[in-house]
Amino acid sequence: MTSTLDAPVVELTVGPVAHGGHFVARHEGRVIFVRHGLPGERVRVRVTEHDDGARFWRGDVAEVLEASADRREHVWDQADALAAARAGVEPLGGAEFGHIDLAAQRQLKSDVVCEQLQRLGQIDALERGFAGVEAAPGENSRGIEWRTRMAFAVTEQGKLAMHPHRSEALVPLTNMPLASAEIQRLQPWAANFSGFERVEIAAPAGSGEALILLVPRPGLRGPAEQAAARAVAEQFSQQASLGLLTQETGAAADGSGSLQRVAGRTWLTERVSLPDGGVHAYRVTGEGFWQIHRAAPAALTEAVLNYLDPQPGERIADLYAGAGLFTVPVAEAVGERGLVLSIEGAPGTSRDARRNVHSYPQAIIAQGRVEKTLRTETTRWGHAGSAEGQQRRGRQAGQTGRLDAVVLDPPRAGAGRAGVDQIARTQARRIAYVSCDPASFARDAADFERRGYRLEAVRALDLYPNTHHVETIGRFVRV
Ligand SMILES: C[S@@+](CC[C@H](N)C(=O)[O-])C[C@H]1O[C@@H](n2cnc3c(N)ncnc32)[C@H](O)[C@@H]1O
Repeated sequence: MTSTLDAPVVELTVGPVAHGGHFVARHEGRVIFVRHGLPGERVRVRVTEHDDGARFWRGDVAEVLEASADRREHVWDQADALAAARAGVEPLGGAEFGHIDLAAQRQLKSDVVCEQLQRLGQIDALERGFAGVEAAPGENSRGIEWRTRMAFAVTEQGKLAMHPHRSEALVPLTNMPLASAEIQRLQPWAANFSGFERVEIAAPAGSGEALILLVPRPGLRGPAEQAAARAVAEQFSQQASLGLLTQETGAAADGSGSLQRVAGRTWLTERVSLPDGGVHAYRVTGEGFWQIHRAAPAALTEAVLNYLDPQPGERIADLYAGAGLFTVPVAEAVGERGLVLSIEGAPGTSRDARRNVHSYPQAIIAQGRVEKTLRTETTRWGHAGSAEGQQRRGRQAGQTGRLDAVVLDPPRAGAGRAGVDQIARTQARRIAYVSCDPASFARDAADFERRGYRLEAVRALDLYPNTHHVETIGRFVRV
């Protein structure tokens, strides 16, 4: 791969949007995946990857010769490819649609949802009632200040940094407009994080709480580590809790590392308004999973309950359940005569789920991979009930392993063939599928249709404004 600032520059017309935040263009018979453009624009492109034998090249728009009417001033100067080209630097990744009018961003994302469903699932989204990507409730007019969670790299000098797209280079941050007002108020880019290689910051929407997690550089141990953490804590006194996350591999939400308190608490309280008007408080440990967009927890809960339609007495599984965001309202809907089986893989996040649903005897929390745990848990009911279920609700014993409905919200890779197979085996009549990747959603949708389900309705929410990402929600019914 070649990636240099003195890359060759070619002039071309930008073509249609492709999945992944690129636009397809052609130059002298070769496909170039172009970022930071818009369909129909005449542009000069800095070709950042141009190996002779490659099937396609990649490039960033460096100059616009004929602009689209959908182009606007970029929301974040450090991610603005045009400003970066003028300054002779690379734009930061993470806001690759920041130069596009918000309504036009949503139209592009709608095109991607339709194209992926058609190409990977042979499904016509419009025929299934898809009405285009919807704005998140309460959307800011520029699509900024929505991220309640941020992860940063740190420079040798201790400054928060991020990477340009497909680059290991570290660029110190001067601001980050997608971060929520609560995170921006902390001004973390002005602080010094010497001694640490990664910093994660979470701040619940509308609350005074914030939690900063510090991941030490290799070799920083014992008193030196404690002193470095205290030096950071002093810069945020009273403004944020602080924890030290020591982790060899994996993502923070795996719960595979150890979280040590430095100042304040090691968890946050996230409050979500439920459709019935109530508010539920969820405890989320520093390294545990929680939705990123400030409006996502309430908006997704509403969408899931609408598609899932849980009824009193029903047996429902919440798969890839995180800290129990959907488990709680589903448990309320099925009531004590019903049952919710909540499966989450990451031990730390599953512990959060256990705490968050402890007052609902109808909820069973199982920690493990969905592909295996769904089968073992439901098979046990066919015999004597799960250990936990038996203990908490002896009457479940002797029931078969069938479910009435399933909600699943897998990571970007989707449920995959193994996950779809296990879910289909439960013979659930209704499935609500929440997905953060239209490609894996389309592939899994095709698998569900092969296993006797039909995608009856599909929506998409713009929970990642100014990026190419989009959240898709599908309702499948057994036919
Ligand atoms: C997109 S999150 C959804 C969490 C939750 N539904 C929510 O909205 O807060 C996906 C979750 O799936 C978990 N996960 C990933 N792969 C898994 C697997 N194979 N089995 C069980 N859980 C898994 C992750 O740890 C993460 O908590």
